[in-house]
Amino acid sequence: MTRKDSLPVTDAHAVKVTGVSRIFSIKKKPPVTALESVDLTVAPGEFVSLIGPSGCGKSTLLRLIADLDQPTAGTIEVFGKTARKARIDQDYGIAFQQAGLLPWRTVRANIELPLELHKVGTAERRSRSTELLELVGLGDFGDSYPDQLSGGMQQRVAIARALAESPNLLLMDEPFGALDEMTRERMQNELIRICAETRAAVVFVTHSIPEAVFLSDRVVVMSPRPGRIRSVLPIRLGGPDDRSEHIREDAAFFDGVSAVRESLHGTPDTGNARGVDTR
Ligand SMILES: Nc1ncnc2c1ncn2[C@@H]1O[C@H](COP(=O)(O)OP(=O)(O)OP(=O)(O)O)[C@@H](O)[C@H]1O
Repeated sequence: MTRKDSLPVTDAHAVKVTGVSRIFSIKKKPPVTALESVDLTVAPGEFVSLIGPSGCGKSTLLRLIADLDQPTAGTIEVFGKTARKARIDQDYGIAFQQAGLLPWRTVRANIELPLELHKVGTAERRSRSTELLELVGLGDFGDSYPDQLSGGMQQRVAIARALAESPNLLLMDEPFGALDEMTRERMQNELIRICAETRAAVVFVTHSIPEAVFLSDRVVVMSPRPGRIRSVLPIRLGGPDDRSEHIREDAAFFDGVSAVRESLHGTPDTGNARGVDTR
């Protein structure tokens, strides 16, 4: 049985964030309000990017959804469950900027790790990892070790591992931030294809406006600290079949980039908000 089969039949949002604030209390220092009154919903199968200046609370929001931290106020639901229950039920996969692979395990063994931890039998693990290796284009690298792979290949292993339990939701924090531009664009194309195949919803943190526009159904623009949602911009580049390489040259793509840039900076084509890559 896959994770998808085990989800309750419901039209619940993939993610529902309601009135969420997060205040960090640090000894002998004024408290830091990282997030204030954030409301956000992500539909099943939807790709939503979070973008905003450095320190505006993007990673904090993702960590709260993943139940790696708890809100000071407000509630978070994942597929209609509490964030805690969704974490226990492994309803999502996580991929962060550092691929975080175990160097002493082969690529295949890294991908199988979450299945191993959940006591999935050897034969089923093997067949699932074979399927995932193919999905991320690493069919010939199952027996390699992470340090024998390029950065982009390692990131693909991390994505395969995040997909191991067929999650309906992927939480990704700048997963391509450490990659060169060409590899990054290739990975973006791959991710579009993988999402189309798996129909997973994605919450994706990025500093890159073009990356957010290329990948997303909606781009959430956040304001500087205390992080609030400044605007939610629908991107109309069509479905996965339409989002091929040529779309990067398309007027609709440039319109999306301009709209996000204007929302971030307040005016068209002005300076560069700290920490946001407008290339
Ligand atoms: N564990 C923590 N303790 C204290 N302050 C924290 C903690 N985690 C985050 N913060 C603060 O909360 C704010 C938001 O941090 P966060 O990492 O979410 O921002 P971000 O938008 O992801 O930034 P970047 O784009 O630079 O990665 C920052 O001011 C940060 O210093």
